[in-house]
Amino acid sequence: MSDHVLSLNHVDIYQQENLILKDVNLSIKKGEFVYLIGKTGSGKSSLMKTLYGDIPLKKGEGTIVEHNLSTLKERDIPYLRRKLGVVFQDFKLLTDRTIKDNLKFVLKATGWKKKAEMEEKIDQVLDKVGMKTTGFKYPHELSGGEQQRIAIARALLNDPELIIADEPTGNLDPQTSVEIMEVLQQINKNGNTILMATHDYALLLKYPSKTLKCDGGEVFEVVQKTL
Ligand SMILES: Nc1ncnc2c1ncn2[C@@H]1O[C@H](COP(=O)(O)OP(=O)(O)OP(=O)(O)O)[C@@H](O)[C@H]1O
Repeated sequence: MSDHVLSLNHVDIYQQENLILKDVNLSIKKGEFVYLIGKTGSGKSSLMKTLYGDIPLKKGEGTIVEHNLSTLKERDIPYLRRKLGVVFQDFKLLTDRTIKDNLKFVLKATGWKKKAEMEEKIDQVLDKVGMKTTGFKYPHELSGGEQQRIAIARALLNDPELIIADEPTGNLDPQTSVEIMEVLQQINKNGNTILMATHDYALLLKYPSKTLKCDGGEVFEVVQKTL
């Protein structure tokens, strides 16, 4: 079996009819932590949306967690998403229910049935993000950083083969961003593969790792000193 969780070969990324990124070639191996950088509008979100099936792949070859993106059907998307953990800038928690119920909602939607197993899994992911005692709270009772920790816990529920984080620190102050980064680093050390879009250069310098850049309609790898 391949040790790659993602590979794109000669892929073009579109928004509607507009070509956003041309001839994208990249791969991510199991266990890697990869940054995706680039200025606003350079195509980071478009690339990520293509990876989780929100934008269809029209040209080129793409494989992600054993799914072929070129032949991906609407009905395959829930199965693809189950193997991915997606984290957004704006957390996207359900505001009308507690943290535990947010997590339970995802488990039920992805086929979990046994109450005790769900409880155990929820405790486990909350523990991983340092939020074990907050399960009974509502999202609005938590700070932005705490809400993002919960969103990361939610992404971990189905033991994803790849975590896709689109600007996870974009709404957070610098100190809280570092705390969220520490959580992501810890998760990566425990074996999770992570692709993270950011334009926070301070984080890149503090936590150097493989970096891909979107610029001028292309994606290429950069080394730290030429960022
Ligand atoms: N739904 C859409 N329909 C058409 N064009 C879009 C859509 N969303 C984004 N675009 C365009 O696609 C290009 C890339 O946007 P994208 O959101 O991928 O960039 P980004 O690098 O993620 O930016 P940011 O850092 O601001 O999130 C931009 O020119 C944008 O205007």
